[in-house]
Amino acid sequence: MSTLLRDTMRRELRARRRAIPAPARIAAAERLAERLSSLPFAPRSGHVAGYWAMDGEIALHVWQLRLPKSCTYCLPVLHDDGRLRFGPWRPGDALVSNRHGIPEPDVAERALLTAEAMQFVVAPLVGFDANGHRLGMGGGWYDRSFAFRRTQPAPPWLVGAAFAAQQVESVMPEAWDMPLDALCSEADAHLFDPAPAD
Ligand SMILES: Nc1nc2c(c(=O)[nH]1)N(C=O)[C@@H](CNc1ccc(C(=O)N[C@@H](CCC(=O)O)C(=O)O)cc1)CN2
Ligand SMILES: Nc1ncnc2c1ncn2[C@@H]1O[C@H](COP(=O)(O)OP(=O)(O)OP(=O)(O)O)[C@@H](O)[C@H]1O
Repeated sequence: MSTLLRDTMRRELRARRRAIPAPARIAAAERLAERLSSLPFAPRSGHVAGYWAMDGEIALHVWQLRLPKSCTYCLPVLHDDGRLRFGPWRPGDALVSNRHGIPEPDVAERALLTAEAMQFVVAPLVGFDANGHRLGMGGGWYDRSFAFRRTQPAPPWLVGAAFAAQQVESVMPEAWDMPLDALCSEADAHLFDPAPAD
């Protein structure tokens, strides 16, 4: 029903995200890293998912470089079954472009991890609201991959990352939207209650 409105909101928010000037972006990546590392459930070990920032998304490189040594940083990989996999990636490791031109780790299928195997996931987003709802790129990738978190407690902890400018009054949430445990921007960290189990 609200598909048209959500698409209009996506266009407007993506333009807003891209318009943020470089010096503000650099400072924001630093602030974001501090907020992510200060979360009560910040990872101390295990597999941790980030993303390869594109289209003006807030960058995760500062956070990635400061992760505890016992964490394995991973990037999302599109899989034929419609759910994300996660591939370990360190600076210098080989990458390949996916169908949207986003770099993914160039690793064998058997090296990929499922959503369930992650300890902590930072999800990219186009927009968010004060109730912890997330508007993504529209592919439903994160929603499908982490649907199990509606009936299952963390881990994985699900944390949205965004510029504060990406906050809207309401993203007009849909029943399938992934529940966020927290939202970090350069300005704030918001913690949300777990989604009620059905
Ligand atoms: N950095 C990053 N990685 C990510 C996501 C994301 O939002 N950000 N995703 C979150 O789910 C997944 C990819 N999902 C995507 C869904 C739609 C489009 C898209 O519509 N892109 C173009 C069209 C160009 C094309 O598809 O070739 C666009 O900009 O309009 C891109 C990525 C996994 N990796
Ligand atoms: N748990 C699910 N099971 C089946 N289909 C789903 C599920 N979650 C989302 N979808 C499908 O994905 C489509 C896109 O959803 P939506 O517009 O909310 O994506 P998004 O959250 O913006 O994207 P992304 O998660 O990739 O960033 C929906 O139209 C819906 O049909």
